[in-house]
Amino acid sequence: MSGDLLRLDHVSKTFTRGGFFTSRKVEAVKDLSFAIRQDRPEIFTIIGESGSGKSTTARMILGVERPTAGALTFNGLDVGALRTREDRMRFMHAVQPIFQNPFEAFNPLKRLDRYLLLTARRFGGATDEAGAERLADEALRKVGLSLAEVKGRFPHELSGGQLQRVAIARALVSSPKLIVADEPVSMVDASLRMAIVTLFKALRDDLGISIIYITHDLATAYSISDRIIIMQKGAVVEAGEARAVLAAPQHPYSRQLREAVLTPDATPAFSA
Ligand SMILES: Nc1ncnc2c1ncn2[C@@H]1O[C@H](COP(=O)(O)OP(=O)(O)OP(=O)(O)O)[C@@H](O)[C@H]1O
Repeated sequence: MSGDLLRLDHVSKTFTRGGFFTSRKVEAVKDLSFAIRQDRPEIFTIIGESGSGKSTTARMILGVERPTAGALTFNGLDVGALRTREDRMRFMHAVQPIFQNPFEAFNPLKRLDRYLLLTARRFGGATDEAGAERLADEALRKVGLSLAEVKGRFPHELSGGQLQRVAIARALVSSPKLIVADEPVSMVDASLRMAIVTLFKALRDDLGISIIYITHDLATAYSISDRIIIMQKGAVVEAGEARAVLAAPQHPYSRQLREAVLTPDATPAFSA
């Protein structure tokens, strides 16, 4: 349907593992369908245990893996078959990844401002150094930093939370429509997690960016998600408005997940 920013129609991904005689099929994602509308930016959360297919879904949305069945489109274009250089460039501008470990997202020997300035030139449309600096500074200010604070600094000089914010700023330089964030707070100190999660909300509300948020963390999911799907063994076992799903889970697996985040005094970590 036109009007969808991202659309997955019965998407499946099967991997074949092992040798010629011992090969075994792994159904990483089975028959997954959902859509995010262009005119309704949202935080769409995918929760599931390890191996449930979350990262495979993220990689298919980013165009790194191709579905073995079904259709995956971004703005109506088949993500697995972007034909022209122009389509590929447009896609790379519009869809940005944020990874789990910000220290792996940057070369430890490279100064952070170089990344932002390069991205501003390559993807942000800056034509000279002054323009690149302006764009980089604007992006850093959106995440609560500035170019002056980052200039000349190496990744290890920042905390995990600060570095993740720099990674988000780098993604923002190309004015994306969709951010795919795979466990973006799991390596971040618990005290800084909420700041990153709150930042995602601001990106949605102030910049109209939709976010696919992949997490194990029900507490952050509860506080930011608009919609949520819960995956188990490649399949969706529960889907809907986040508050409804998390407040009153129907599937035994989602109930189990909720039990797992009950605080020691048996009060849910979230309440309806
Ligand atoms: N390139 C691959 N080749 C073979 N099997 C794969 C490949 N990528 C993923 N798988 C398998 O697909 C299944 C889903 O993996 P995936 O990484 O998507 O799960 P996940 O929910 O993201 O897990 P985690 O939370 O541990 O990252 C797993 O059984 C995994 O071993």
